[in-house]
Amino acid sequence: LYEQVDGTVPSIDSAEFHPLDEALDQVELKVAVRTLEGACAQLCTTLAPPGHTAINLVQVYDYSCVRLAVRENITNILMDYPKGLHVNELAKKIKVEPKKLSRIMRLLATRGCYSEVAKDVYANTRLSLVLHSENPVRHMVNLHTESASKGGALIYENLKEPRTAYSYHPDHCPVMVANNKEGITGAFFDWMRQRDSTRESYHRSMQGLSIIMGSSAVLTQFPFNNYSTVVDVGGGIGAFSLPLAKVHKHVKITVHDLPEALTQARSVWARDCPEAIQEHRVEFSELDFFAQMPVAGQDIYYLRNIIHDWPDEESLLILRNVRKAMGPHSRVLIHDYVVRQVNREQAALEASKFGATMAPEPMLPNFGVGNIRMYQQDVTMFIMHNAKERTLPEFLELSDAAGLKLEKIWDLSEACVLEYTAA
Ligand SMILES: C[S@@+](CC[C@H](N)C(=O)[O-])C[C@H]1O[C@@H](n2cnc3c(N)ncnc32)[C@H](O)[C@@H]1O
Repeated sequence: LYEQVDGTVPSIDSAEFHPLDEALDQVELKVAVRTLEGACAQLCTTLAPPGHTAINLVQVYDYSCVRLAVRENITNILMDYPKGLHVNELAKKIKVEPKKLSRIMRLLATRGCYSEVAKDVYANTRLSLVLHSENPVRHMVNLHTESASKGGALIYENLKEPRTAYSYHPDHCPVMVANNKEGITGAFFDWMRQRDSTRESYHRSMQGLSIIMGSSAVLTQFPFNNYSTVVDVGGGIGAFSLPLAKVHKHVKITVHDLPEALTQARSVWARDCPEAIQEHRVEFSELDFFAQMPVAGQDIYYLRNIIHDWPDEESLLILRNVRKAMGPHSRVLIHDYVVRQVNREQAALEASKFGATMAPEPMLPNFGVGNIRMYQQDVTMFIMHNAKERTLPEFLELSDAAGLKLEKIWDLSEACVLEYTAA
């Protein structure tokens, strides 16, 4: 696939992106990589002594090392030194002790994030480039290193403390319990909305998540040509709808979100897609999706990474409000992970029910680590919102209760798009 695009295959120390890294539709690549990642990890777990693998699961500091790199803009600094910068010089620039820094850079370079081009001299790689301040993925990295990590450390306590153990209230998620200790209360979105820099980075991180998940594939896989109006419910700054406006110029778009998100959205669109504003192809319209219904009678109501942010009760409120807005021709698209069971019999059932692809034996049927982001993100949703990624039966329970009928599942190899009509 790499060779087909431009005749080259990236190496571990490639210092620039490959054209395929920025492709809108990565479904074919993701299908191949899912098997590659799953098979490599399973082979290692099978053949390495279990103690060795167990310690690899927990002795993980990559996280904190990447945090340093991001906070100190190491990738940006190294952009000026394509042949590399000595760690002593780098240490001076970011004001840290050089011998400690060299150990952190060595660990990161062992992962392929930065390359040691000569002894203690480091340069950027294709992997470290995503940590650049202008790269949206960096904002998702930031969300994890600065917020999710606090909650991740408290999973055990959250499951055992009487106040939180059986609660699905968004205020009781591990991140907010950690924040409570600093006097911050409410749910993650309440907290995030009130802090300008956190909110701006959060909304940019959604553009990052779209890149990570290859979500823009929906623009080529789903037949938008057949539809003329699209409502991006909880659309943020337009991680989905801005590329939609560029690719499908005939579509009229409504972006619904909270006022603070829309303020940021307007300036992002004015910079990155002014033609859509000038041609009146996009409207920004305030909406609290628990209290109000979206603009009525549109062709498509698109909810990406929305339902996964909320426990069942809140998700049902959102979907019922969307249902109220639908006309007879309207469709709802829920774009989220559809979580797979690990058990082979269950996986076979899923395969027969919704055409989910099973990995070939002896691989785990769900592709194991090849799909790890789905399972990690499920735990992230618990940590940050007391919410979850859902299995197909869980989606069906919700959508049945909201009066929606599942028509089709578009499998984009990482997440899926569930297409509904009014029941
Ligand atoms: C995980 S982001 C997804 C953004 C966008 N759909 C995407 O895929 O990039 C969740 C979005 O829900 C919005 N949101 C949260 N609470 C909301 C509410 N009560 N009403 C409307 N939007 C809300 C947030 O502002 C945020 O933009």
